[in-house]
Amino acid sequence: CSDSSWITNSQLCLGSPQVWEARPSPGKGIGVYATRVIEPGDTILSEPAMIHITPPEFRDGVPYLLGDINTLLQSSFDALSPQQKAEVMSLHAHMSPTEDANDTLMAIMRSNAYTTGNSLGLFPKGARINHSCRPSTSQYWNPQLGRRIVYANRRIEEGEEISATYIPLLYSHKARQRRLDQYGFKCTCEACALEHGARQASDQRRQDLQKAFAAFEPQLTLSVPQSVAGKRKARKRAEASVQLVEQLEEEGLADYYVKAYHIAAIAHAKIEDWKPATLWANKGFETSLLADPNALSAGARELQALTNHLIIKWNAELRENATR
Ligand SMILES: C[S@@+](CC[C@H](N)C(=O)[O-])C[C@H]1O[C@@H](n2cnc3c(N)ncnc32)[C@H](O)[C@@H]1O
Repeated sequence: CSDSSWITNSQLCLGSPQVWEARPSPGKGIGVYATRVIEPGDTILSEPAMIHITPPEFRDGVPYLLGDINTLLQSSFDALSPQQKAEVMSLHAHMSPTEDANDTLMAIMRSNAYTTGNSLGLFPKGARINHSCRPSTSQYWNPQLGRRIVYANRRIEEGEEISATYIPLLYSHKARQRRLDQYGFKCTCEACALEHGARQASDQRRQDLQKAFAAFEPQLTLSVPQSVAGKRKARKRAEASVQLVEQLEEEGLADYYVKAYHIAAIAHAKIEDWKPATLWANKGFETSLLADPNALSAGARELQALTNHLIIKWNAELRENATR
């Protein structure tokens, strides 16, 4: 990273040594800490998988052969250099009481791997990041670069522990904890450590958010309702979409922002309120660029096209108002 070609090769750099460091995190083993202020959108880690396996396709009604995964895993591991093997074996392994030392590699994979499309990847540097139910980073797999990118989804202060999520977050504290049991720890993050009343409110918000996403999903078309009742309903939905965004931001669930901004854009387009519709779509597009800077994904391109479409509508409205 200190090489003069770093700027042109920055996509290939394993994160500047100044941005993060791994060191003990009280009660959590090793953790990853910011060595300087990290701004939203800054890349923290860009890392190739050390082990990358594609498990056999899961088919309904056909027994899943764990032995097949074990074989794939073992042959990937065998192909590593002695130094890489040592790095993998130094990772944390949460073992269930029935497992023995022969199962360590599988336990390391289970405790540290992330999905990359249909595959599973082990990224030893990023694997040191501990979990939070209000994480400061988001991550994505870049298939073109063959790297997993971890980036800040909010400002991270110098010396602050960097966090990621291991599980989907639109669940109550109890349900999240059940999922985290496979990692062998009780979460004490700021969302889980809230006092009783505040935690109940947070649980309610997360469950409401999940329901709201499910309710909005079939409404994501640009058709404008024609009936009086339909228009009234659409106005209520536009108000609800703003609440959805506010609740998400209050919970700090950055992984869901793009989806919520998209919903708010469509909900305002349905009531032909073009200015907020355009601004929400653009916010969604800009946020999607954090995970996809070149707008290569279908989702980012859809938001870009939606923003352009809404700008035309908003402009037409401004021209019409000016000539009145
Ligand atoms: C992917 S590893 C993270 C790095 C790990 N701390 C280490 O020392 O290598 C996952 C393991 O870290 C620990 N861990 C992660 N997040 C935690 C948290 N919020 N509280 C307590 N332990 C945590 C658990 O032991 C978990 O099985």
